[in-house]
Amino acid sequence: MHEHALQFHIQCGRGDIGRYCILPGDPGRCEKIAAYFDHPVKVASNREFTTYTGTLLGERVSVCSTGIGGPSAVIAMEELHALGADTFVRVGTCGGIALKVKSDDVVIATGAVRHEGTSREYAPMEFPAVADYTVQSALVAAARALGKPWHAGVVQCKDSFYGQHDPERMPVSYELQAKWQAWKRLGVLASEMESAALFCCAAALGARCGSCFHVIWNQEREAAGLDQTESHDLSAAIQVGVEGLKHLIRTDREAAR
Ligand SMILES: O=P(O)(O)O[C@H]1O[C@H](CO)[C@@H](O)[C@H]1O
Ligand SMILES: O=c1cc[nH]c(=O)[nH]1
Repeated sequence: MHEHALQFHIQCGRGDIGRYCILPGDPGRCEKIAAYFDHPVKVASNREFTTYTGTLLGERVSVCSTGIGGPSAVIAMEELHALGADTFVRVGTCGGIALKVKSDDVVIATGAVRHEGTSREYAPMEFPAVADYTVQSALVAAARALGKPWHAGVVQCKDSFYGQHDPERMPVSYELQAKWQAWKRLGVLASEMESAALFCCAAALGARCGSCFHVIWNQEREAAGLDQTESHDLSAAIQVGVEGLKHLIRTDREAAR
């Protein structure tokens, strides 16, 4: 790799990034998340990567958007890690799969189905994409404290949003639909796109990563004729992510004493 003063994609340099990072997909979510930080400053914006840094409990923290899909998500993680970040919380959106998962609920990933390509360039398929235990525990503690409905379990990751929502149109519909049935029978909670790649990348880097999501809708509830609305207010998932980070900062401090 060439030595650049700034990381090639995120356009941030040494000293710009905290040890703890929140990773939303949507760049438009960064300002909303940074509003929970003390003294937030916009560091850079390049391609899909928008970065703010501030503090939580006096600790430097950053938020950096990753765009859609595994390839750009792991670029963000790699470059943030190169600048000293070692703890990551993805705050994303998802679509429910399990019938108990309703729009507006919060989902916390314990692991992710690797139905995507990026994680294969980090780990053989026998390796599970799992959330770091300390990060998922912190997110569960934050969700409990918030008092809104939440679920913890496996999420499914894929590379094609429309392969999820319009599988019959795809020439490989036989595979997409058969595997979707398997995810349902295996109790997979929800579908999104980045956690499998992030969890495998984090494992390869020796970093910690977990994910929490706002549930926009649930196509399975709709198919089953159950009540089904669409929700775009991500504030609960954002609060779970931010409070989860605070929880981690506190427990890391206690462990360092
Ligand atoms: O809202 P974000 O964090 O982007 O997450 C979800 O939304 C996008 C698809 O609409 C994918 O990135 C998916 O993982
Ligand atoms: O249904 C959904 C909603 C958000 N993100 C996805 O990947 N799928």
